[in-house]
Amino acid sequence: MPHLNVHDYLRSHIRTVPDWPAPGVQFRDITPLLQDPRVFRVLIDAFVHRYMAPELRPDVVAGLDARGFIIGAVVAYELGIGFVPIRKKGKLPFTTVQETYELEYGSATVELHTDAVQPDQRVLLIDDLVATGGTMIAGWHLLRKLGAQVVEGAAIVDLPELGGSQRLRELGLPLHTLVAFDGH
Ligand SMILES: O=P(O)(O)OC[C@H]1O[C@H](OP(=O)(O)OP(=O)(O)O)[C@H](O)[C@@H]1O
Ligand SMILES: Nc1ncnc2[nH]cnc12
Repeated sequence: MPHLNVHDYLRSHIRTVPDWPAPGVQFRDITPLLQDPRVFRVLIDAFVHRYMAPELRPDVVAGLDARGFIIGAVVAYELGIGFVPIRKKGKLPFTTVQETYELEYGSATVELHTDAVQPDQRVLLIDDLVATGGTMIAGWHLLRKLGAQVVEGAAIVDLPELGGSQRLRELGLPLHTLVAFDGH
């Protein structure tokens, strides 16, 4: 990782695709981070180091569909704890709790198995990116419906101009991100 701190190193491996999937959107593509094994390791180690600390150490990691699965499962494995998926509606086979939230246009529903976490378990909630915060907040509500204690939300990327990180702070969910991008 020559001459760069972790933030700049990771940032330099996130690709910006203009006008995708819609005009005016700057899509922050994390696939180059995953593709290079050295960068992937730096990324995972950044999260693992933080959540090995006793005051933040979770009992379980919950990952948000779909890119949160990629990061969350590896972090859980490295921490030696379990992983549970929060999925988009209609994918989980057992009984679920559900949460519907607003998107820029329309709404979305996410689900979690009712036995995915136990009351008072300490859960780390992971996704790749926070934009409006709607997805992360929906995941937080699902975990709280089951009585879990969410230690923190974590994501690789924060898009502060879309207001999500501020919304989370105002609601009282601590958020840890590694890279911030101005502009959508
Ligand atoms: O903060 P928000 O405004 O809720 O946006 C962030 C969410 O949007 C993206 O997922 P997307 O819905 O595109 O799904 P995908 O992971 O299946 O591609 C991203 O991976 C986050 O989950
Ligand atoms: N600009 C963006 N880039 C990547 N994923 C996103 N999810 C919501 N907004 C996004």
